[in-house]
Amino acid sequence: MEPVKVGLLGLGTVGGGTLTVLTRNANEIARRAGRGIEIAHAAARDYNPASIEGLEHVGRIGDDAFAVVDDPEIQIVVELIGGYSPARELVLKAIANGKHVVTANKALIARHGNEIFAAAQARGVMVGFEAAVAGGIPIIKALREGLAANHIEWIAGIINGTGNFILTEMRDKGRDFADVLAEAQALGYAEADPTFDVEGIDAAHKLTILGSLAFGIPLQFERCFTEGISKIGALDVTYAAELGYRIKHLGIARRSPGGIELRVHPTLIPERRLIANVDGVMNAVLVKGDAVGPTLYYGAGAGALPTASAVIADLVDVVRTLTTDPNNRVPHLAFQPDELVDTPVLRMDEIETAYYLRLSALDQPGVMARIASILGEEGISIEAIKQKEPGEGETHVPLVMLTHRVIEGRMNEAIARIEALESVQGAVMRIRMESLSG
Ligand SMILES: NC(=O)C1=CN([C@@H]2O[C@H](COP(=O)(O)OP(=O)(O)OC[C@H]3O[C@@H](n4cnc5c(N)ncnc54)[C@H](O)[C@@H]3O)[C@@H](O)[C@H]2O)C=CC1
Ligand SMILES: N[C@@H](CC=O)C(=O)O
Ligand code: NA
Repeated sequence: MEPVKVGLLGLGTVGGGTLTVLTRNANEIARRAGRGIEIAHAAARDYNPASIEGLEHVGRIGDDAFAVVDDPEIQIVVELIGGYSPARELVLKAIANGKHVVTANKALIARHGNEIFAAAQARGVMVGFEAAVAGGIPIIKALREGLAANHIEWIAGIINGTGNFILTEMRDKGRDFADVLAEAQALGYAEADPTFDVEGIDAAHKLTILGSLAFGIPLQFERCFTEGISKIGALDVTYAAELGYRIKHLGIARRSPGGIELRVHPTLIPERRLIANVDGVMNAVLVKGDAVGPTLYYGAGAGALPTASAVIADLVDVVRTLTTDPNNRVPHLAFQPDELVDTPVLRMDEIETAYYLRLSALDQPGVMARIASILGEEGISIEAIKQKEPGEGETHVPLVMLTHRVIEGRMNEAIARIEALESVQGAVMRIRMESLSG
């Protein structure tokens, strides 16, 4: 059988990696797919020919991405340029032209996925996006197919490789934030705008996608609570370790009585949990299903070849099912499109969690009791408290507390009252805590 003709948009980290893996494993990939996969037409604004293995097998290379999506010879378009625009226009044009699409672009899917999937459904084509969440880990396949029997209760994941790499290097080697970020960029892990990694936007894109796959709700990126890692200091990492915890940047999607939680923030987790020991660029996603119990998926969350692994898995899926009746294909968001529900996504102040609090308080009798009584009045019970030694000649001491679970709105009230005390200096540092058990 003739090879399938594929168009490739973007020849950067992931585009280059995709060509490399398609070249190295061409034979095995064809044996799995049932026919060869040929990159017949590629487009990139710029690329480094010397760094890409397999470039010689590409039929035609230009710089006009629209020429690829309009090329009548192309059956599948692989979008690896990133960003919202022109990626959205290119993908919609490819679909309108009757081509299947594979993309690694989580920003695009989280923001425009509802529109893209509806267009694909109407035109009878597939959109694969395995590489968009947790790089090489086949988490989308796991949720959509492997766990299809389950009522999913919650998901908690380390889903940004750059952020995890930064936190790990800072903790283990005492390296400077900016220095580690520069290395992540050089390794091709970071987004074009690295604030997407550091401020949690990339993780929120991915969590939005996971939440829809798990709970059968439309994609709602704008409702995902997002807090990054830029405020985490060495002090908090040390205090958390003394208390038996690690700080990880987690994306959490959970069913709770009032609705769905979708939140990305630094989180204290017990150090004995497997996920607490996922370091560097590695990602991990814990999924709790009612039938299967907790399951954990681990692997490289970024980088050329691991991400290419997911892109090509989607290509193989599309090639295998090219002739399938569109109504009998696996639905894009795991649930049939007319079976999505409008369960509300909760605001952060409606969500219940436990907390680590760190503040700087005057080293005088009665101060601690006053803080404890404010927490008590707000219905917040303290699980542990640690007062550190004051530095030489210092009037204030660091105070660290772990609390039981409470609605965030109550914690906001308590923190405002504590910060208003004359005996408390500066802002209260708050990091949310999760036990991730059961
Ligand atoms: N780098 C990684 O480890 C991972 C990246 N991704 C996603 O994969 C996508 C690609 O990321 P990278 O390969 O890292 O980006 P990159 O910046 O290394 O490469 C982008 C490529 O697209 C080309 N390009 C950009 N705009 C273009 C346009 N308008 N027309 C034609 N070519 C254009 C660039 O010239 C370059 O060749 C992004 O959506 C990213 O979020 C997903 C998982 C992991
Ligand atoms: N910038 C992202 C790339 C993969 O999705 C990350 O660091 O995880
Ligand atoms: Na993946």
